[in-house]
Amino acid sequence: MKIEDLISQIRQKKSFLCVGLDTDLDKIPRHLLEEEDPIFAFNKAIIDATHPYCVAYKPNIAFYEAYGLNGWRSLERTMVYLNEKHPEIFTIADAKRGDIGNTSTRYAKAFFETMKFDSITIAPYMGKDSVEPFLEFKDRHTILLALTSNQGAFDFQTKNVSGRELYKEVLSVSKTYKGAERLMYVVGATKATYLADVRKLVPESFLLVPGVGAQGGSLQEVCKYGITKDVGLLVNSSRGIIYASAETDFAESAEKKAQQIQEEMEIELAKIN
Ligand SMILES: O=C(O)c1cc(=O)[nH]c(=O)n1[C@@H]1O[C@H](COP(=O)(O)O)[C@@H](O)[C@H]1O
Repeated sequence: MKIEDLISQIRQKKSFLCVGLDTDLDKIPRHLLEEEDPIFAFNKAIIDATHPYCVAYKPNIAFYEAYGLNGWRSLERTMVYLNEKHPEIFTIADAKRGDIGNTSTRYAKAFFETMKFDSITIAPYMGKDSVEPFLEFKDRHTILLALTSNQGAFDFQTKNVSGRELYKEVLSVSKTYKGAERLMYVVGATKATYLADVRKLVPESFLLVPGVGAQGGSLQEVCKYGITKDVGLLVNSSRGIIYASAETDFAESAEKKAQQIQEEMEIELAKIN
């Protein structure tokens, strides 16, 4: 998908919400376990209920890999459903990959060509030749981990490297990579105040911001420091939306939660227009 199409969808829906499909058989409503493919049945119901209020879906690959072949099949069915029913919606493979170039090329093929995702999350630790294979794919986007939402982010990401914090080094060095115009970055919502510094280095790049909802990040703080004239944000919530209820009304509850976040986003969007 082209960035212009993502921006126009954000403007139409007045939302920059990404719904995280972190689908866990221990958490989905019990009655769905009788379905032939409970993970897909759950995802389909969540997508049907929430799609008017979000512009992106982010299946976290761990939740599918955990169930082996069956999990991969559910993920594939989810992607086919999304791409057929809602081709305008941006898809993110939250896979956090990255390896030597020869191997990264295969990861890129797996997620961009075989699974037909619009984007993938990548760990930057192995550097340029581990990232550039992903950047070769036209209209696909590579989302580099910059400053993550978890406590462990302070172990390395905020440590000084050549006089500045490592996450700043990731932001500025990655801008020199071939195909850098296809880069986006992860910055956790729990670190919203850092967004002011992030924006000095990547004033226009799209940021994937997970950590509102279950991890306690604030949408308003994220917007205060991170929003751009073209929005430049995809704010993700997974558990806060998809597990809003564990009963038969789970899809309705997810819809209400997504709508509530969309309404908060609409207020933030009004401030930049
Ligand atoms: O790359 C991510 O999406 C990600 C980066 C990060 O810094 N923090 C983070 O929580 N995530 C992912 O975002 C989702 C957050 O889920 P909830 O906390 O349930 O909203 C999970 O799939 C995480 O793996």
